[in-house]
Amino acid sequence: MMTHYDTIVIGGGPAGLAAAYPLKAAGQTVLVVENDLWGGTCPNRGCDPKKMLYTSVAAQDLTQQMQQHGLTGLPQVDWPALMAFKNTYTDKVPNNTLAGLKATGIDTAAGTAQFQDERTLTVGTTDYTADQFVIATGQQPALLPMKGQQYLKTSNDFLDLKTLPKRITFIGAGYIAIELANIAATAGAQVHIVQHNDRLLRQFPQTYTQKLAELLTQQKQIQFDYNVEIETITSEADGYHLQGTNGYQATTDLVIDATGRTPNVTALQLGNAGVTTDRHGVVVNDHLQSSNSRVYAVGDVVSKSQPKLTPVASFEGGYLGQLLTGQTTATIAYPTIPTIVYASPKLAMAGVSLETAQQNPAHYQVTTQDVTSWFTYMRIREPYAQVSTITDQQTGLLVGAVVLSESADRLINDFVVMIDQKTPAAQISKRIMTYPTVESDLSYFY
Ligand SMILES: Cc1cc2nc3c(=O)[nH]c(=O)nc-3n(C[C@H](O)[C@H](O)[C@H](O)COP(=O)(O)OP(=O)(O)OC[C@H]3O[C@@H](n4cnc5c(N)ncnc54)[C@H](O)[C@@H]3O)c2cc1C
Ligand SMILES: NC(=O)c1ccc[n+]([C@@H]2O[C@H](COP(=O)([O-])OP(=O)(O)OC[C@H]3O[C@@H](n4cnc5c(N)ncnc54)[C@H](O)[C@@H]3O)[C@@H](O)[C@H]2O)c1
Repeated sequence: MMTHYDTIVIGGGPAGLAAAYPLKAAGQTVLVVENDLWGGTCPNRGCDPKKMLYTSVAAQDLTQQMQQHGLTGLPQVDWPALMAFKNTYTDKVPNNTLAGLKATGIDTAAGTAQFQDERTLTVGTTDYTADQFVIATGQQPALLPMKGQQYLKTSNDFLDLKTLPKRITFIGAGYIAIELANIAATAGAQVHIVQHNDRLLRQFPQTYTQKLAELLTQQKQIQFDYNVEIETITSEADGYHLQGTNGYQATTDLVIDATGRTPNVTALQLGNAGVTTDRHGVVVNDHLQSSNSRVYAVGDVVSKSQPKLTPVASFEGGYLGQLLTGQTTATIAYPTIPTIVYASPKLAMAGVSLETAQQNPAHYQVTTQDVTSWFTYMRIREPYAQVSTITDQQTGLLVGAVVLSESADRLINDFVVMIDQKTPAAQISKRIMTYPTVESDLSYFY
């Protein structure tokens, strides 16, 4: 059995896999270590299963909007059947991922990796050495330290619920809480979101998040309980009793802690390898290299300002694949990174933030349009749609955008291409796009 490798990758998620394949393709010997589900968070208990459940949301939203306008009768979500459909995909992910690695000649080890010293990693009872290591261990849900913590469930549990409880409370109002709350409410649950301050989705502009909260309350009857810290949970005959600050009391059937995620660094014993971490993860330089020059980190486990998302993790893994095989020596340069919340409607943004633009009117022009009455949006009776574009005052080029709409996923991707390719407005109006589509509207935005 081989115990020395050119590179050992710790974590078999999007980041680790994106690094492992190019390293192998360039002729390195590579070992990937995984202690749970091969494929990692995104395909097993993140983006992909979430988006499969969201399919039912999108179908129901459209049908609801078209009631009395050509459609009658609302489809009901059959939760067990929807879960079974999701499982047809997720059940195969670990084996398919493992088979893909093996087929390429990448070695694999199942177990928790732990550093003994700067060059030795133990998995189970085996010691491995390597010329370089890539830490790609991702994050896990954080659990609030409170009386009754044992009753808290996480997004992992939600994405595996056999039946949908009648009443669900989410603690936190970030990406996970909003997306899963919307799915649960659409499927028929009574949903509360309890937030310790009065802001949801703090990364997004407040005018947009307030509008989204308003729509989720109107359309999905989701109740937002702001400025409440949950302090205790007790299990009683009629459900879980929540008690919080400001005299808050509620009874519910399921409590999902969605107050953030913490980097998976503890089990690695990084102190033994001289790798520095902070509370956001492994500290790296702009070559993704840690304080130990042989150890690199990619993906969600990295302490960084970029959003912790799958395409970002894959981009970093791909960059490292090039760096560690001598195909580049450049520092990592991220393209524009779009982010999106899959709610009803979707909320997306990219590039220069609205806040930055509004604070620098000499540099940026902000154009905000209520597009609800535009053909693209009225055709499907969207309740509300709004788009902000941010252009550079000097060049007139698009540098940022925010979109609240059911088509936000498509429009933001179009904007990202325009931002990165520095496409002048005049060029957009010269293109012929299929009509009527989100893309055929592009020339009207600036
Ligand atoms: C509910 C949810 C929904 C999401 N939706 C989206 C979305 O719509 N779009 C999007 O872009 N992103 C989404 N994300 C984020 C996305 O899942 C992550 O950004 C992505 O998975 C990060 O990839 P990674 O490889 O860095 O980490 P991970 O995918 O977490 O993989 C890390 C792997 O390392 C393993 N590991 C950890 N410690 C050890 C150890 N000591 N030894 C061996 N193995 C170890 C873990 O088991 C895991 O398999 C979502 C996340 C969640 C939780
Ligand atoms: N669509 C997507 O791309 C997507 C979807 C889901 C998750 N993700 C990724 O997963 C990460 C984690 O998501 P998340 O929603 O867990 O984290 P988050 O950081 O987005 O949200 C955490 C929320 O919990 C709140 N909070 C913190 N402490 C609290 C407390 N004591 N009481 C009540 N509320 C409290 C925060 O104010 C915030 O609203 C995201 O940052 C993102 O990187 C992405």
